[in-house]
Amino acid sequence: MNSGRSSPQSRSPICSSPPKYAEMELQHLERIPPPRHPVKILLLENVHQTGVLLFEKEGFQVELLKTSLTEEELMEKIKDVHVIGIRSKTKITKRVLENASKLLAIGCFCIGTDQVDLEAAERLGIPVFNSPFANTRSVAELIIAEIVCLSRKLFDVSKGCHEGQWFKSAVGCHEIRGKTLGIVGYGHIGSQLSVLAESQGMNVIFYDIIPVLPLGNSTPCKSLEEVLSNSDFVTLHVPKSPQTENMIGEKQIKLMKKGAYLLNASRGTVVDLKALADSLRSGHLGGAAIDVYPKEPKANGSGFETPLQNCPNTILTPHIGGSTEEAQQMIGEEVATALIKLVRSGSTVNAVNFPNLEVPFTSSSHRILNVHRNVPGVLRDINNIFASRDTNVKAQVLGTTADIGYLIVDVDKETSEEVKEAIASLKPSLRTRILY
Ligand SMILES: NC(=O)C1=CN([C@@H]2O[C@H](COP(=O)(O)OP(=O)(O)OC[C@H]3O[C@@H](n4cnc5c(N)ncnc54)[C@H](O)[C@@H]3O)[C@@H](O)[C@H]2O)C=CC1
Ligand SMILES: O=C(O)CCC(=O)C(=O)O
Repeated sequence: MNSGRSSPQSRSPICSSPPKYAEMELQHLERIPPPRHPVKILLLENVHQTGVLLFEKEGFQVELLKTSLTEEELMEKIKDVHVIGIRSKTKITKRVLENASKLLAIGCFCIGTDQVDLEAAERLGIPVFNSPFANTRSVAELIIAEIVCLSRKLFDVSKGCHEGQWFKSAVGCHEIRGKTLGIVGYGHIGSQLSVLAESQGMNVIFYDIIPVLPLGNSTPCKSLEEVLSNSDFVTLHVPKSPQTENMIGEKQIKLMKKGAYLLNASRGTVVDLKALADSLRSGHLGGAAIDVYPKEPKANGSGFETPLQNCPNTILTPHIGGSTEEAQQMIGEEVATALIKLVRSGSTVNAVNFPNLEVPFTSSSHRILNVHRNVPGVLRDINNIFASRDTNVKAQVLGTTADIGYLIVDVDKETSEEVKEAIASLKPSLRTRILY
């Protein structure tokens, strides 16, 4: 059910019915009894329709909003929500999580998970899921397009034509063939881009903090500085982290060749935009393409300002690196599937902040889930609760991190609310749920 506060995205012809991957992944859930209580799903930031359809097929109550919510709004709204789905804009802070007593899981319908306080979520027993590479190709293709556009000053001459000008000139315009692309962060996106760039005849060099396999003829560099000073184009594909905060500032830009170009579709915290604007206006850099900003508006209409506005040969895009129908459909499918599996079977496979567990369903068993602080004796106390009620444990799987333990237990008798309460009231217990 949609809330009526926003209309769902129009359905593209390629995603009008639940897709194959989800069908395959979810088919084994058919034998599992339905959830004991209604499941409320809150989806923000216009999460793709594929996810909505999958949740609705499960009979979950879905509320879909077009925008993100502020911390205050979220603290109120999350109180009776079982699963929340967000993209990159919604910040799920410790304060929000502390108000989320019913929350079973968080789905980031994107790659980045930096918008969620992962540690707080883990300590409160809430697994977080994402889609680690469904939009990789979309970002890589955008960067290739922008490299050509920057090299031909395409946005400036096009703007001229729109305004009745005719800037026909070859000065400062180049082919990209034979030019050097420097990739900072050679992970999923960086390495995919490397392949695409080489197929355009570019030389690729890269820098990563971990040893990675160089694809094709690409060459690893020993330092960020080496990439900066040897590239015609520098593109950033690192995660948001304390190490990457302002990793490109005045000093680093000065190391770049005169007339070189900077592209950033990673996170807005990575580049000092004031320093970048100065270098574009002074003519040291030949152009830039920026998709992400330190402060991004909640939605269109809330205003957007950056020091880069009106800088020469500068492409500004509203965080659309992963915004293609293909990527959003795959993300919707992948993340919704993971969340449904968590709700229906307790599976935490691919959670980014949690032990990854999955236990196959067996008939005539009853399942209880427990997340607890990782201290000695919890398992003994839980098993004593079952033993004292003459309940046989048919399967038991425990996964731990330094802070928490996640336990899936299948027993031979239907678990009563009283047993659940006994487990939940053990001191280290964080979250306890009877599945069926
Ligand atoms: N603009 C958009 O719409 C999108 C933006 N992104 C952003 O792109 C980032 C990268 O995505 P993926 O390639 O999938 O991530 P990834 O995790 O596969 O790769 C990131 C790479 O950066 C490296 N790295 C980390 N810190 C570094 C440092 N200080 N210097 C050099 N290398 C460093 C890592 O070792 C890793 O190899 C994401 O974290 C996300 O923030 C992702 C998708 C869409
Ligand atoms: O499409 C989005 O909302 C965010 C894309 C992104 O930045 C990511 O996947 O990390």
